[in-house]
Amino acid sequence: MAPHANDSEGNASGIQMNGTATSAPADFKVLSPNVHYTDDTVTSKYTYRTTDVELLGGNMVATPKETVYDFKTDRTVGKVGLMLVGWGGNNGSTVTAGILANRNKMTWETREGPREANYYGSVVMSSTVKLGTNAKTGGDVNVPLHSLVPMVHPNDLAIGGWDINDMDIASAMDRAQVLEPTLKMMVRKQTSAMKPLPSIYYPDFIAANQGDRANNLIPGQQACMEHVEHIRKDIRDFKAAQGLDKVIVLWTANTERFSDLIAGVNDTAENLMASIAAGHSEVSPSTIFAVASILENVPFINGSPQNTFVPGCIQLAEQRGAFIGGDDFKSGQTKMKSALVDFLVNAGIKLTSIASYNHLGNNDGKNLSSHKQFRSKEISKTNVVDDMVAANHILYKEGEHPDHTVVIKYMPAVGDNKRALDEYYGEIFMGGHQTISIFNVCEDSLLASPLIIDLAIIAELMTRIQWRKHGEEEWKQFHSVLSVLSFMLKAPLVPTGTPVVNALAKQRAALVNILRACVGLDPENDMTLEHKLF
Ligand SMILES: NC(=O)c1ccc[n+]([C@@H]2O[C@H](COP(=O)([O-])OP(=O)(O)OC[C@H]3O[C@@H](n4cnc5c(N)ncnc54)[C@H](O)[C@@H]3O)[C@@H](O)[C@H]2O)c1
Ligand SMILES: O=P([O-])([O-])O[C@@H]1[C@@H](O)[C@H](O)[C@@H](O)[C@H](O)[C@@H]1O
Repeated sequence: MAPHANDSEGNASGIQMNGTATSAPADFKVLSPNVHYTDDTVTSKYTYRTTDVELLGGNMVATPKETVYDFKTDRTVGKVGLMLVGWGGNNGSTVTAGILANRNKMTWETREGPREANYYGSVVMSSTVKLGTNAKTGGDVNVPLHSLVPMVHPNDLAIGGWDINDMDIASAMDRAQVLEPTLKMMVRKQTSAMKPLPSIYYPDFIAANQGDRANNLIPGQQACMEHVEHIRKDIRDFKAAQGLDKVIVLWTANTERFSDLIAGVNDTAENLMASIAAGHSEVSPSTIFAVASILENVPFINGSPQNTFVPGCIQLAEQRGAFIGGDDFKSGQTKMKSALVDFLVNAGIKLTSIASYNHLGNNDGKNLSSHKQFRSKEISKTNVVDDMVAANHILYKEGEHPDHTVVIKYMPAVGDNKRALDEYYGEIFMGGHQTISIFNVCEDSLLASPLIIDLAIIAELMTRIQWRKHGEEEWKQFHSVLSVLSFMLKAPLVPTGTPVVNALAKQRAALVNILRACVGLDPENDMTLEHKLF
């Protein structure tokens, strides 16, 4: 990201100024013997501090542990492309218009007056982190999250993708009914020239009510190697045509039903590839896209809840050292849930039931009106509280958890403006109860689009970060399964055998602290002892 110009007061723009903070350049350098900058890389020596706990002689013993890592981040971002599967959908067309409007610094008229393009809702582009404390005033110095390490700017992303429907992106925006006509008009010249590539369509995986959209197809209605090779070529051709250094592929197409996990079919990489070659009916379009991306060594992110990453697909990514991430954008109702449950349970309030209802009228809602597709979403929306509940054995006995119901209804009249009604009910002190009722209107695509941007930016960044244990020679990349993306996802995919973290604050802290480690900075511990010990 290019350094920001200073604002009129000579402060560096992009820095959160508060009463005691001091202006600082939006791009900073760390002065430390553990951090080394060259034109091409920033390398840090980082001491990772954890605590080992074990039972010794019937006593629980906590032993502080230190592991020293080296991190190396390539500072050259290069030209990056984002290929969306489902480009013609509400999210795909909306995020495209949003990037064009930001790139061209557009302002448009609305009933409430003029509006400027922004990236609100993007944790990368619109949130800040505490860099440190002003050495003179003691005030916090906060910087944009995206300034921690070099990241691709969304304005610079080349956008493309596929859709089973042939509508150009301008017409798709009209169909989506998400954006103001004035804004759509301003980007119409560019968006009307954007046409999704034909895609693969296996009817059994999405709702039958989606059949009337399927007019932009690659021939064949079940898995085959030809489909994999066709998509691989699409990726290569897009990369060449746009002069890209890197491509990210992201699924924002319809929610599919879950794939059955079948030994001998999708349990290993070898069996999955054989099943594709044999045209097995249990291989989904999203898995085909994932396999094609893995074989092209481009990161593949799943923004929907289906189990795209069957075990064989994960194994293939690990074997090839390709990045995958998912599942299911965490945009509104569930993001709220993952914060509220974290707060309630960690405040010692025993949440005993969560009723999570919403209705929406967009095509996503139409697809989810089919039970098998709804089931995929029900799973991702329900599992999001498991880690927070399991962590508190004072409130919950082994295996005990709150009642939790998820309801989604399709109501065409409300379009993309989902109505979410939630009730959180819990036990408080001495037999009391607390009931929290929330009515939350989520403009779904305007909440999901910034997440698509965040997922693409962080996935691209992870291709430029390497690590090694201090003293070792060989540099390695992070594990193929990018659990660092969890803040943006309802059902975070994690490396096999590692814990799933859904608590929103922990997810953000993990992302921020990994970025801080890349420039040799310790996690922000919020102790502020400098304000307590004097
Ligand atoms: N807030 C949100 O909008 C939100 C949050 C979490 C997850 N999601 C998920 O994101 C996805 C997209 O949401 P949306 O509102 O844009 O839906 P949408 O129905 O408007 O768009 C989906 C698009 O995918 C296309 N499509 C379907 N199968 C395809 C295939 N095999 N290849 C290529 N294109 C295909 C459809 O033609 C459609 O244009 C859905 O799965 C939804 O569940 C959305
Ligand atoms: O708001 P949230 O829970 O993050 O997620 C949304 C659901 O509430 C909604 O029913 C569904 O249609 C969207 O695809 C999205 O999954």
